[in-house]
Amino acid sequence: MTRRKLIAGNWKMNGDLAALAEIDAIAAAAVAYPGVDVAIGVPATLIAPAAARAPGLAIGAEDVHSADSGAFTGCISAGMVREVGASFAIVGHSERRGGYDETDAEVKGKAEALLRHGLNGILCIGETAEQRDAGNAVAVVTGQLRGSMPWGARSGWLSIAYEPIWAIGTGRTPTVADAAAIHGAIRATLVELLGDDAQAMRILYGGSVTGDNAAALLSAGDVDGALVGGASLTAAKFVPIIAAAAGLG
Ligand SMILES: O=C(CO)COP(=O)(O)O
Repeated sequence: MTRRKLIAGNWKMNGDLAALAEIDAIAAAAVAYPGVDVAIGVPATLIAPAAARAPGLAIGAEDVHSADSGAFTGCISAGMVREVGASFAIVGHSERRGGYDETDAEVKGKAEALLRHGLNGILCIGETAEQRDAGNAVAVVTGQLRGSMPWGARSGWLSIAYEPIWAIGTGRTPTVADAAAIHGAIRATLVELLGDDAQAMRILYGGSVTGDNAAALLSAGDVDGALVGGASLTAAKFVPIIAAAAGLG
């Protein structure tokens, strides 16, 4: 099955109002690659201005709370980010799972909040270096997938992002063969969980993706796009990744 490539950025806790110029430049360049879906998750403070300036680009949140409202100081709900222009949100990033002790059940609740509010989702999973070295990468990742998969999961609104924690911000990436193997295991688990719809669901790779390695990683079997951190912060670094995806058809 042919799946359109999705190149998504994750700005993490980076970006001020001046950085919106990069959003403008990415949006302008993305027009040249109509065969690729482009999205950027930005800090909550930038969702409204970015969405207003770049209507052709999918602008999203980097996290949401599982509840719609309530006594959760400092948190933001799916409905709130939707109201100011987000069309998607990332949930379950390892920096949330690890840094804030988010469980699979909590990530599942967050993904279900996205569905309730009509947002698309990118659900992240990924193993630590220790888990990989112990030979447990597939078991860990497929376990996270089973535990976090929301009710109502469908390829139309949900994508999976495989982000090995040892590859995030390190300059290290899996080999193309390793990426294909683990993405294949994720696909097989999606088939178990979702049946026929599993073939249409996109599985992104994330972790040290750059313009130099994107074409190779994106050519691996079952790699349907990328979730990009550092290299999504500027058009100069992000656009070559979009171009690499376009080159693969
Ligand atoms: O965590 C990531 C995207 O969500 C990957 O970050 P880097 O691309 O900076 O390694």
